[in-house]
Amino acid sequence: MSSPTTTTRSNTKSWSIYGRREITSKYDIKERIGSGAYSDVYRALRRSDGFPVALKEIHDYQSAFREIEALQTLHNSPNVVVLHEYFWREDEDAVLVLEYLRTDLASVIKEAKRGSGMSVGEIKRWMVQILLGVDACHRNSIVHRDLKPSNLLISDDGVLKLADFGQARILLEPGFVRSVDDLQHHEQNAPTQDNSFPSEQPEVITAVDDLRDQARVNQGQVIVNKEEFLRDMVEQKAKSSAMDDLDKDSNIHDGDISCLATCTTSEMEDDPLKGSYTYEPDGGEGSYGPLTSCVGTRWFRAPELLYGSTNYGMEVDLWSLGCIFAELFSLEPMFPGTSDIDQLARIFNVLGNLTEETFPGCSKLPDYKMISFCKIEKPLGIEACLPNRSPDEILLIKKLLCFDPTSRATAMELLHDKYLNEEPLPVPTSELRVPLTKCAPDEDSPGDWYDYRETGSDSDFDEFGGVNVTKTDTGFSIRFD
Ligand SMILES: Nc1ncnc2c1ncn2[C@@H]1O[C@H](COP(=O)(O)OP(=O)(O)OP(=O)(O)O)[C@@H](O)[C@H]1O
Repeated sequence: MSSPTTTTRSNTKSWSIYGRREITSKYDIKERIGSGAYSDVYRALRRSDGFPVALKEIHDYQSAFREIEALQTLHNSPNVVVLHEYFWREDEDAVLVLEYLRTDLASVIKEAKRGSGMSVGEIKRWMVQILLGVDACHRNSIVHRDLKPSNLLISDDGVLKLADFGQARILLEPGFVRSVDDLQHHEQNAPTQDNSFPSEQPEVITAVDDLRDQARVNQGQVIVNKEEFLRDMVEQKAKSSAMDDLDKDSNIHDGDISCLATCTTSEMEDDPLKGSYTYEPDGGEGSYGPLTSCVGTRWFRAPELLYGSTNYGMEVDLWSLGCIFAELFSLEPMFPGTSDIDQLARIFNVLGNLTEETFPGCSKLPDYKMISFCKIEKPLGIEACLPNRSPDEILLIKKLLCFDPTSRATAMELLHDKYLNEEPLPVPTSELRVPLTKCAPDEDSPGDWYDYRETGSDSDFDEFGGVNVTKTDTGFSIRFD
């Protein structure tokens, strides 16, 4: 999702890649194929042999740092996009040379919805590939934090790969991840490393050290020294905090305040469910842990994040998986929230209220006391969102979409799940139907109000019978009766 602020930033920067001789001498840059909150992505051909690549120019220091760190760590994982090399010089954006993947799961879902449908065998093969990618991340203590169909890229021969690790973090211990402050602290004792691009999968800590100690390198040349690197990092952090006020959805800075706490007054005023909750702006605890809750795209964001948790773990990815898998079954987004509060309301409408019984400890979440929802007497249940799906399929989603993060099934557990290992079995990858193009990014931007409106007429939410959508000056209003 690009905000006006970030679009301007992207447009200003997007020409810079053409002026970088170290890149243009090696790659013939073709058209721009995408742009995200922090990046512009170009298709390019390697001059030596015409090999296609994607050049991802990342305009945000921290995102670049995180993406390289994660992709280096996951270097040998078949279901993670390959980072071939990267260029990063002082005063320039990082440019990552990635394997080129023509389409993504959002496009597959869109195509299926247009009429071709998706067989159970196909759904299972997509699931298995996603689970293998997520399992690789979690085994390496990496939490992706932005899993969604458009970040699951697909090759022409049907291989699905996790991409966009700009929000990824390496967990140090359950519930905690390395923050910029940690990096600064560790920096003092870390040994200097060789500067070449790693050819083998590094240890998790080595990968972090690679980035921190080498500062940015390419072709064996140290480009930024440690002091400059740390100074930049501190400046970046300061800039980032200021930007949080402008665009809470697209700026991710660990240690900052939670999502609900950053909702503007006007957002609260405009919230369609204003009548069904009460909001206490000064509520909640004053101290936030080392992680930001403002990660991921809203539709796929776990309830603990929506309530401002700052010491969450890999389970946030498992909630996102539940939303993605449900979308594979229904071809509709599971919880297409229009604001963080609307997001929570949609979840509660299906699963019931969040209470100490369903998630022990939830009342201690930073924003729990800031907002109270009306009691949902009769939650719709996941079954109502996935009509015509089998009990085993419903059960699979229930294993992921549970309030208590510790109850969510892990990627490895799901890979062994009965559902994925019984008839009809996953089809071979070669039999998957892969669209030849990617749907335009703006068509697939979770959170955009028109997305919900467009899918509204045949949405599963119609089945609920109790959703009233009214267009307003600022967007639309939803009320659950
Ligand atoms: N390896 C690749 N091959 C082909 N297209 C790619 C590749 N990597 C990214 N893209 C496309 O470029 C666009 C932006 O990429 P990406 O999502 O990684 O950037 P971002 O700035 O982190 O985005 P977001 O704002 O969605 O988080 C997307 O449309 C994506 O499909």
